[in-house]
Amino acid sequence: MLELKHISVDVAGEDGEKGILKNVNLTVDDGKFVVITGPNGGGKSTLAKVVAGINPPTEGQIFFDGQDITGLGITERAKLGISFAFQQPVRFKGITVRDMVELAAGEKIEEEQLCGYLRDVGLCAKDYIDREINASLSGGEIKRIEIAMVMARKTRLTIFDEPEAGIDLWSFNNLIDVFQRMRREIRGSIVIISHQERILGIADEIVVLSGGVITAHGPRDEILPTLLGDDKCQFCPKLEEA
Ligand SMILES: Nc1ncnc2c1ncn2[C@@H]1O[C@H](COP(=O)(O)OP(=O)(O)OP(=O)(O)O)[C@@H](O)[C@H]1O
Repeated sequence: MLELKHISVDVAGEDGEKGILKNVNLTVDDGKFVVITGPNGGGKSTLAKVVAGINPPTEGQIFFDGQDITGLGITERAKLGISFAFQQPVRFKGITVRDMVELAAGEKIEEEQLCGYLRDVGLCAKDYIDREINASLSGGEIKRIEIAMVMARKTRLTIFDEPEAGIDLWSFNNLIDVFQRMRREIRGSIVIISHQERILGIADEIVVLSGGVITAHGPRDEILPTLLGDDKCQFCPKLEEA
C-alpha cells in the first residue's frame, strides 16, 4: 500500500516560493488501478515524480507497505517494487530491445515470452527484438518498448505518466487491453496519469488534482460523471449567461 501524507512541493518562482503540491494526502491500496487526472499544470507529473523518488517533497512523508521511503532514491524504491514509466522515455545507445526487456525482468526470458510482451504492445518481435534502442526508433515505438519493459518487470506499484502521449490510435486501443492484462497478471497497484476518457473508464478509482490540491477522489462511477457532464469545465470560472 502506498500512502502520501501531507506532501507539499515548493519551487522558487519569480515572486518567491510557489507551491506545486499543497498538503496532498493520498492512499493507493494494493491491487488498485488508480487514474490521476486534472487540468494541465495541476501537479500530476510532479506527484508521480515524488512517488518515484525523482523529486523530493518539500514537506510530508511517503510510506510503502508501512515503510517510510521519503528519503530513498529511485534505485532503492525500484528495488522495493516501484516502477515509473516516463512521459518521454529515455533511449540507450548500444542496448537492444531484448537486453532492455530482460534487464527489466531481472532474468533471461524465453523467446516466446519476449515475443508475447512485444506483441502485446503492437510490435512485431522479429523486427524489433534485436534492434538497438537508439535515435532511429520513433517516439511511439520507444514508448511501446517501455510499456513492454514495465510489463516484464511485474512490480508492486507501477506509475505511468501519460502513457497515451505520442501513441497512435491502433496502439491506444491496445494500450487499454495491455493495462487490463497487467492488472490481472501483476496483481500490483497501477497509478496512471491521464486525460483520456477511455483510461479513466477502466479505473477503480479516480483522483482529480487541480492547482496542487486533490479536489476529488473516489470510485470511478462516482467521479467520472462529474468530469464528463455539463460541468466539464468545473475548474474554470463560469461565464455569465448573456
Ligand atoms: N522545477 C519547476 N520549477 C518551476 N515550476 C515548475 C517546476 N516543475 C513544475 N513546475 C510547475 O508546476 C506546475 C505543475 O507541473 P506538473 O508538470 O506537475 O503538471 P501536470 O499536472 O503534470 O501538467 P500536464 O497535465 O500539463 O502534464 C506547472 O505550472 C509547472 O509549470
